[in-house]
Amino acid sequence: MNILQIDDLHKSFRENDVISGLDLSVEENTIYGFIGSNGSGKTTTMKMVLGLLKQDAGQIHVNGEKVTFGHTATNRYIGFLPDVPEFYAYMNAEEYLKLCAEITDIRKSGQKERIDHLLALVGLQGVETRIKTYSRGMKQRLGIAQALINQPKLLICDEPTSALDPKGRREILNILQQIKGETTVIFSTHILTDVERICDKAGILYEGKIRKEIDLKKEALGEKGIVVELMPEEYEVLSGELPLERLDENKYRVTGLPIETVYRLLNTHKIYPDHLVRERKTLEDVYLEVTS
Ligand SMILES: Nc1ncnc2c1ncn2[C@@H]1O[C@H](COP(=O)(O)OP(=O)(O)OP(=O)(O)O)[C@@H](O)[C@H]1O
Repeated sequence: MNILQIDDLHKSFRENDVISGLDLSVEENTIYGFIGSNGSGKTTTMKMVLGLLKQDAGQIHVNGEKVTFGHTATNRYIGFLPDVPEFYAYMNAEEYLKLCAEITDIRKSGQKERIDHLLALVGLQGVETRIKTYSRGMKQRLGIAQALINQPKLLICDEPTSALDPKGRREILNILQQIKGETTVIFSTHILTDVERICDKAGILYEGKIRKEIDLKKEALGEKGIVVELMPEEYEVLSGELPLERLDENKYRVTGLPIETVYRLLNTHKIYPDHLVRERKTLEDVYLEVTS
């Protein structure tokens, strides 16, 4: 079942058509990477999913229920992590989560267990210091714990790793991977290596629509070319016969030809390179193809 279903969504700000016919479905217990450049409309889309912004046209369903602007009933299924989460900085993590549990009406009897579980999940168990002393990464981890307090079916994260250093990013990605069994995760980002690392699917938002969706678990992203290492004299022989793009001193990329053709030509000239590999496309290559 699709936990999130968006059909033919439209949103303009005056003459700026930000979202124009967006279709998107996210299956339960998956991690979906919502990719788009600055200003492509990721936050705008998420605000509409949260019922905080009114769409001009189109439908959004969360867990099968229609999202209606201003009526945030469907938000009981959603946990939200903004890019820069805000807290009561004078509290510590446990106190803050206790407050969140009370506000969200979690039964008193289950509160301690839930909070202990979340603190352990995000690596803040036993951290007594106040939130105001936290690093950005710690705040982001606490933000995840807060967003998960009422066991949402869908966790929406808006650029959760953008402001973090590599260690902080890895910690967040590990947590998102761990919770996949309990909740579906959709996260917006333009850090494509993060998407490659943990997402099941990725959708590229460009000019108001998902222009390409990639099933990262099933599809190889295709071949970018063949990389071959050649000595200068070998290059001289082949340069008239192969489209050779120089990558570094002795490495060249051949694009648009099957590997058999390249082998045959090398064989004809009795050139046997030490290095000859098929080069796979990265998500960045696909993204650049779609958006340029
Ligand atoms: N309330 C608003 N009024 C007018 N224009 C807006 C409003 N909110 C967003 N926009 C415009 O809509 C476009 C999309 O913005 P949005 O914040 O959704 O992009 P984004 O993909 O989240 O970008 P980023 O990666 O920079 O966060 C931008 O051109 C922005 O200026």
